[in-house]
Amino acid sequence: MSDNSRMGADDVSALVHVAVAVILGDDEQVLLTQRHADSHQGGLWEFPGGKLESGESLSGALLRELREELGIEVSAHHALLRIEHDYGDKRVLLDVHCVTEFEGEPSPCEGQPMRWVGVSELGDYAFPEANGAIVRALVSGAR
Ligand SMILES: Nc1nc2c([nH]c(=O)n2[C@@H]2O[C@H](COP(=O)(O)OP(=O)(O)OP(=O)(O)O)[C@@H](O)[C@H]2O)c(=O)[nH]1
Ligand SMILES: [Mg+2]
Repeated sequence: MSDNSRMGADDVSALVHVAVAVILGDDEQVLLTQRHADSHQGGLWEFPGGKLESGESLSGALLRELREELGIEVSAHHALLRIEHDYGDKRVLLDVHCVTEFEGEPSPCEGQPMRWVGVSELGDYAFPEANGAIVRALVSGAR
């Protein structure tokens, strides 16, 4: 029980690799979804995305997550920034990509609240702590 030298799937120090998408819409808007109340960082707003599955590429995870969560097919994306953050109960590596082209109309496939928000209005939303760097980058013009 107290053997800390063993690494397991529930090791709290393991880094969780996450594909995060800043989906760029018309008029400087980006797509936000709200995390389910009983998930990690529940109730906060986020950029759509999720964890890489074992053996999956970043790009593969990004396309799969947006297909599952929003029902869209991403056809163009590029790297924006990478953030490592320790929440205490979980360490995450967010690989943030801008999505510039996609097919289909995003809809909240998992029943999550979803909205297009102007970059200048991002300050009105409560995000997980790690997202501060994403919001700052977007507000200062990074795309
Ligand atoms: N998708 C997403 N996850 C984020 C953001 N910021 C942030 O800290 N995270 C963290 O990244 C982790 C993984 O995200 P996730 O819960 O969306 O993963 P997932 O879609 O695979 O969900 P699942 O575990 O229900 O299958 C969570 O611990 C979440 O708190 C963000 O902007 N978007
Ligand atoms: Mg997700």
